[in-house]
Amino acid sequence: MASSILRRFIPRKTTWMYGQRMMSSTIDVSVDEQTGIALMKMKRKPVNSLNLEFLQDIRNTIVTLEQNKKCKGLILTSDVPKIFSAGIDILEMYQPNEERLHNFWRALQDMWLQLYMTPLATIAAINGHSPAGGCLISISCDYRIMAPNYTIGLNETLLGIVAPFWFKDAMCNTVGYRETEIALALGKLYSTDEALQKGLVDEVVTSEQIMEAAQRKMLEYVKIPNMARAMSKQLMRQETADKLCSTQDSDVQNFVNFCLQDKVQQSLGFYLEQLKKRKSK
Ligand SMILES: CCCCC/C=C\C/C=C\C=C\CC(=O)SCCNC(=O)CCNC(=O)[C@H](O)C(C)(C)COP(=O)(O)OP(=O)(O)OC[C@H]1O[C@@H](n2cnc3c(N)ncnc32)[C@H](O)[C@@H]1OP(=O)(O)O
Repeated sequence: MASSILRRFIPRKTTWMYGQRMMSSTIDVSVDEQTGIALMKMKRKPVNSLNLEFLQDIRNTIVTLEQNKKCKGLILTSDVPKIFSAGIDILEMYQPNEERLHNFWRALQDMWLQLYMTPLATIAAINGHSPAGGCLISISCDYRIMAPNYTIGLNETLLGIVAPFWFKDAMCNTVGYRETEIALALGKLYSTDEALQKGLVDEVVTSEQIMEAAQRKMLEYVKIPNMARAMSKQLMRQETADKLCSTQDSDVQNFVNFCLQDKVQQSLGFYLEQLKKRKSK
């Protein structure tokens, strides 16, 4: 059902399939053909940050699962302890090669469109911190379950950058306009409990229980007649996706122009330094 626009770009073939298992260097996927549920574990160490190749791998995996007639649902989680995803790999934006920067943003757009509009039912099992791009992946799923004592949110302003309009739209669709307005301005990272209270996540369970809870909820989703479930998702999301589909080229150009500004480069350099300093404390 994902529109033909979403299929314009053929993803890189870096994911290998062995029976019901698919593997790449950054993703581990298994499909239970009895239940129709796939489990995708992100494993790009140290923090599952999203670089060009990782984004292509994620999208490629979703496309492959969509083509598997037995697969109806996808649970997304992390294989890296305590971190779901640290969001965009800041090194893609800092002192970038301009051509790669274009390709990188395009890959992020394409991954998002694929995930946001996939006819598969999707559940994020958020078993670690989930800032910025990690939060985007989470809110693009149909349902979110989070483990305690982590953080999630669109913290872009803390890096001196701005969340793109489609991050903002996905957030607005999840927690509403006013909460998004506050969250974006302050670069707010919500604790698990706050996220539950604001509706940014749907359920909180312990890290030990999270996979079982995700499986249980997914069984509810895949029991619903597939086409009706997928079409109701399309009904809710198509308008938001179309907004980006119709402006993908200009969005890439805006991002590249924004990123290449001296002020933005300085902010990113400063933020990276802080990350390293924090580590040495
Ligand atoms: C008007 C037009 C507008 C157009 C739009 C313009 C711009 C929009 C642009 C971009 C949108 C961006 C969205 C994003 O996703 S930005 C990324 C935001 N991410 C973060 O802020 C997370 C930062 N990381 C952390 O907070 C912690 O690392 C974390 C809590 C995830 C984990 O902590 P932990 O203590 O376990 O690990 P660390 O020691 O901090 O990290 C290990 C290692 O990894 C490096 N690192 C961490 N995060 C990133 C990252 N996102 N990218 C690259 N590298 C990262 C960290 O520096 C350490 O490296 P090293 O010291 O071991 O070398």
